[in-house]
Amino acid sequence: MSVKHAISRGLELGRSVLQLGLLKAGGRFAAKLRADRLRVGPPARTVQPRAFLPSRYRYYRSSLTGLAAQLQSAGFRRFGGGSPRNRAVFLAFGLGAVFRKKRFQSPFKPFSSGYKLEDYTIGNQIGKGSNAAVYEAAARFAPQESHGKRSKIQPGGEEEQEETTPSLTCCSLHTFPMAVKMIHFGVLPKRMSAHPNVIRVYRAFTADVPLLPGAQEEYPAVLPARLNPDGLGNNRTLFLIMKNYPFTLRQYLEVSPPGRRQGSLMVLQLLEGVDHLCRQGVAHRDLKSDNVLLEFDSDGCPRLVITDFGCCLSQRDSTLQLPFNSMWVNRGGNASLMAPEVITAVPGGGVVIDYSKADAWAVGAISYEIFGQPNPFYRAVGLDSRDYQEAGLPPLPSGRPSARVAANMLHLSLWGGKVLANQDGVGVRKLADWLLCRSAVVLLKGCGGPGGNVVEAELQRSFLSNLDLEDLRTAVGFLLFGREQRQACVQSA
Ligand SMILES: Nc1ncnc2c1ncn2[C@@H]1O[C@H](COP(=O)(O)OP(=O)(O)OP(=O)(O)O)[C@@H](O)[C@H]1O
Repeated sequence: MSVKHAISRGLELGRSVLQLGLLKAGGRFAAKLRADRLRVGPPARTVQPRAFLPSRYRYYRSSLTGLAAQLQSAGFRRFGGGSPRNRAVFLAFGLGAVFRKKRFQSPFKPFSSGYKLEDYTIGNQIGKGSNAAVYEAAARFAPQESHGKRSKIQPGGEEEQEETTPSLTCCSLHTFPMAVKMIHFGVLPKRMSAHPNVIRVYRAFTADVPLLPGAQEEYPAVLPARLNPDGLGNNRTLFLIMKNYPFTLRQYLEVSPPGRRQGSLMVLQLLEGVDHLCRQGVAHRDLKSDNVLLEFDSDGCPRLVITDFGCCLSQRDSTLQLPFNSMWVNRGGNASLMAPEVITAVPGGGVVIDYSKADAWAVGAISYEIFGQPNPFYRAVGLDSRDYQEAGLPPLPSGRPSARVAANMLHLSLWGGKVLANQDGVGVRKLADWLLCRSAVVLLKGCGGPGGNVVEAELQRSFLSNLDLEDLRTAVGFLLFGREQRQACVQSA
């Protein structure tokens, strides 16, 4: 099988498994959460570090010497050095340490002020939800771009300057590079470490509610009596300052459905974002295409960020188990995209809702939209996560993968065609070979170099920094299982 064929096959497998596998077995998951740990391939006996590089990466060998030496001296010996499993475990650990060093950079230069509403020029309203109104904004102390020009972002990433009336894709991003979200109801979100696929809130502060454009018409009831005698709102409220994005995912998909590879990269970004949230002890609980924002990197690749944490569950111990002892406990946002174990939970003594895979379920549902189909849990299709039948979805492995495992599957599908090409299973030696090659490529390409695809580089860096051998093997198992299922279907047809 050619590499090209393997990659395209892997992509297809990964896409279908992800799209559906996250949803499959949701009903069973409600009753009993269990990870389906599939074992793959017997471990090989020995691995020669120098033999890791296949011929096409020989060119990189000299540049890898430093990394290889680091791996060998620091880890292989300490971990006993002998077994491929130990080497792969170390590789996972070592690469995590290497790739974690580079921090996600803020697109804005740090600024010391910005904690008062007066520090900003506020423009038009760009969105409104049930809890907040969002406006375009610019920092008063920052140099202003030429006024009157609007930036039209083209699908594919090209930017045009034009001076026409606003359209869906027209966001005055140059004049107003920020967005201010005025929250009517809500709490200050917990501090989290930055991630390229999670919205960054640059500033959060309270201020007196101002009379912004459209306030009297659009949200009169939540204005304070000072601004509307009939209003019931508080005099002060919370403001969040973020980057201004040109689209929500829903808006973008309406005008420009992505191709297969771009769609896979988009789902992968959502999974990486969700995996990061899980590690931080946060469940979003209201993931939907309106709560994902989108822009393009310099290469035209869409970058997705998860936003709107108004319904999130945030925990210190990262277990994401919520005691559900009363019907007054809030389960989260939009009921139609609630995972089965959340929506079917019945309150009672000792009952807990496990949110550790709830967002991954929502990503599974959103991925239908990304790949050009209606979301099966919205009214048009009408499945209900309380009682949908597995028979309504194509056959897939039982057990929902976590966001990490599902993200690994997509990484393998997008960049690991060779690993998956072998019909006899995937051993640890092969995985170790592949990981070292990936790390070489990512290290040598760097992140964000001129002309490089920043989104892809970030995704690969994120993958390498979150390596866990067991999760990776589980991902391989799911992909191989999917392949077997497909082959069985083809043969029986
Ligand atoms: N940083 C941003 N850049 C551009 N547009 C944004 C940004 N943040 C929010 N929006 C727009 O504002 C809309 C409402 O924002 P958001 O979803 O955060 O409000 P909400 O009241 O919390 O929503 P919900 O009704 O889902 O609770 C979004 O759907 C989007 O169109």
